[in-house]
Amino acid sequence: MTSPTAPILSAEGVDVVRSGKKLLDQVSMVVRPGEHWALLGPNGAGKSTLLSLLSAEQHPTRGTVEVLGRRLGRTDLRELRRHIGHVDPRHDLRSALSGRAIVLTGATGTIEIPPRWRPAPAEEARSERLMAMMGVEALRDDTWPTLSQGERGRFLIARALMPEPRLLLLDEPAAGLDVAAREQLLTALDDLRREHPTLATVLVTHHLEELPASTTHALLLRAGQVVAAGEAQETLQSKPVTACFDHPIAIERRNGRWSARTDGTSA
Ligand SMILES: Nc1ncnc2c1ncn2[C@@H]1O[C@H](COP(=O)(O)OP(=O)(O)OP(=O)(O)O)[C@@H](O)[C@H]1O
Repeated sequence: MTSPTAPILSAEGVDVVRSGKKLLDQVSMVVRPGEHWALLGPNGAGKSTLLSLLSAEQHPTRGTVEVLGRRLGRTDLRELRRHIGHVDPRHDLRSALSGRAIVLTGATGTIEIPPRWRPAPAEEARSERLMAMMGVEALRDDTWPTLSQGERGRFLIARALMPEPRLLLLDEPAAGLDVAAREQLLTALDDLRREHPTLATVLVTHHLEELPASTTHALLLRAGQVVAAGEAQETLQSKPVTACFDHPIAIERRNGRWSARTDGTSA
């Protein structure tokens, strides 16, 4: 077991090369318990590629990645993935499971409920608590095809939290949500982080408006390279974000939340 203060994630000098193309180029990052990272960058920057390493789905071509104290390449990725909460917008559910059943699949690490599997009372109780925390308990019997995108997202976060992960990865959780659904989701993430002070999270987004106020750190990627990485108050500033998106951008932070606009003064 790792110590409570040991890094949850660490990547050192990571390259990913696919089809002769360098998708990640000397990427390094360290995520510690209680830190909430934003992974930002334009289309094609390499965010999904980096997330696929952090979620133990791929190996780096060069460099080292340690997730929950285990080195990729020296550990069983399938087993490691069971300890990582991963909210993937491409959740491949084919059947009409209820919201409650979807959350329970977080206990089995499967997409569907395995045949003959029954949740233990503690698992039932945890799924109820998590649905309440995410504000979807009233929808527990509604089925996947009838849920809105925002409701699905909140059920998937509850599902990802079922195994009590120390690491939660969120891939564009607010994409496609209306403004009210986005705000509810971000508030739920702030509440979650407050209630689980040692949980570490990494959230991928294209939009600074989609970052919860509880974001502590950010890594800005451009063309597979790190433009800036570190505390949010230093990295989520106009200069590094302008360099990252190759466009003059003025960043504002109000009541903890960020917004981005074209910087007319630098034109
Ligand atoms: N298997 C592969 N072989 C070759 N190129 C790939 C492969 N997978 C991804 N790429 C390329 O790598 C680059 C980074 O892709 P990635 O999906 O990580 O970017 P991203 O930052 O998540 O982009 P987006 O914001 O558009 O989702 C893109 O140019 C993509 O086309």
